[in-house]
Amino acid sequence: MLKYPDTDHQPFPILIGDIGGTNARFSILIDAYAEPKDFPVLKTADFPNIEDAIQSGVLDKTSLQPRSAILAVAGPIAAQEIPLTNCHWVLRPANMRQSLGLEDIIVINDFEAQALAVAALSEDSREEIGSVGKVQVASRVVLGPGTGLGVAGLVHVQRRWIPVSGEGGHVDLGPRTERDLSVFPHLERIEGRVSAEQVLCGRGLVNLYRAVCVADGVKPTFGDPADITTAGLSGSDSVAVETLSLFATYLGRVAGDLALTFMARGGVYLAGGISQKILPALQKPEFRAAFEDKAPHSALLRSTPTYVVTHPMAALAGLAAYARTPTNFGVATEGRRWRG
Ligand SMILES: Nc1ncnc2c1ncn2[C@@H]1O[C@H](COP(=O)(O)OP(=O)(O)OP(=O)(O)O)[C@@H](O)[C@H]1O
Repeated sequence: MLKYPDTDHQPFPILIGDIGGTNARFSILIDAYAEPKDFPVLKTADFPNIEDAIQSGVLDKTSLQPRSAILAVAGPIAAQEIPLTNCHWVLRPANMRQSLGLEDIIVINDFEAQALAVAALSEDSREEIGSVGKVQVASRVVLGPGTGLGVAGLVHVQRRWIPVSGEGGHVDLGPRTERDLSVFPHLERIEGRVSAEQVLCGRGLVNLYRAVCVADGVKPTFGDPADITTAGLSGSDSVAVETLSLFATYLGRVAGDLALTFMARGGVYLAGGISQKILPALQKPEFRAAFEDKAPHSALLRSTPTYVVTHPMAALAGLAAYARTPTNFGVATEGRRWRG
């Protein structure tokens, strides 16, 4: 019997969880029609393990007893024990079934959840960068600068959405302009190369800022990504202003490459914590100009929309959409579903 993809409904109520490096967000979906019941965002550092976090952050606060769970985590899901990236928790779904009384647990990658969200987002949960007019229902890409650079495709085929999460944040990023050529030699590399994630994430912003400082012979004054974006957005520091402008350019360049890779006529969606915080910088011409500068396919990119995801709990919304109607999605659950 064909077991892939698995479209069986999980039994309601379903516990939905998005577990990042710093924050864990949970809600419970009572049935396929109700709005999810949300719980306060938890800090992963405050709990020794996920069972304790779910017990005191969710189960102790409601009379609802979930029968199943779908969790999105940062990190590869390849074994019975799932260590999380940038977090001390190790998920052991077989144990969680027993200790939390759950019949069925699915664990997927956090950017797959972002991709599921992008299939379901309403217009008021996103802000368009540029304006391309009418958009067709077609494959999409989600790209998220945060602690790292997450990437996932959302392939639209046979009226279903198939999330494809890889390691797209680690593609090469190369210099193109004279200015790039003066800045790139000063970027910190990973084993000799500049990957997109070396620049397009929180610590990448600092890497880029320092490289601009060295290129111009200026002493760096900022060491925190938020300080660079604050100074860049307010215009109070010229190096920070240029850093933000280059960041937008390089994000546009990578976003354009990914749009070409997935033939994402349905759009590229910028998720992750940083995109929302630098929205005004992304609305300047650099991002879209770099995105469209893809000869011989500039016309294709000019008609491809780009958005910043503004939904505060996008991954949870994506998981809820999947939990309600798994048949609309092609989510691979082999080796990632634990049930009796
Ligand atoms: N105002 C800001 N401008 C630029 N970068 C910022 C700003 N605030 C925080 N950051 C950086 O964003 C990164 C965190 O990104 P994000 O909020 O997406 O968190 P995450 O750990 O990736 O995900 P989660 O919130 O699910 O744990 C950190 O590198 C942080 O330094």
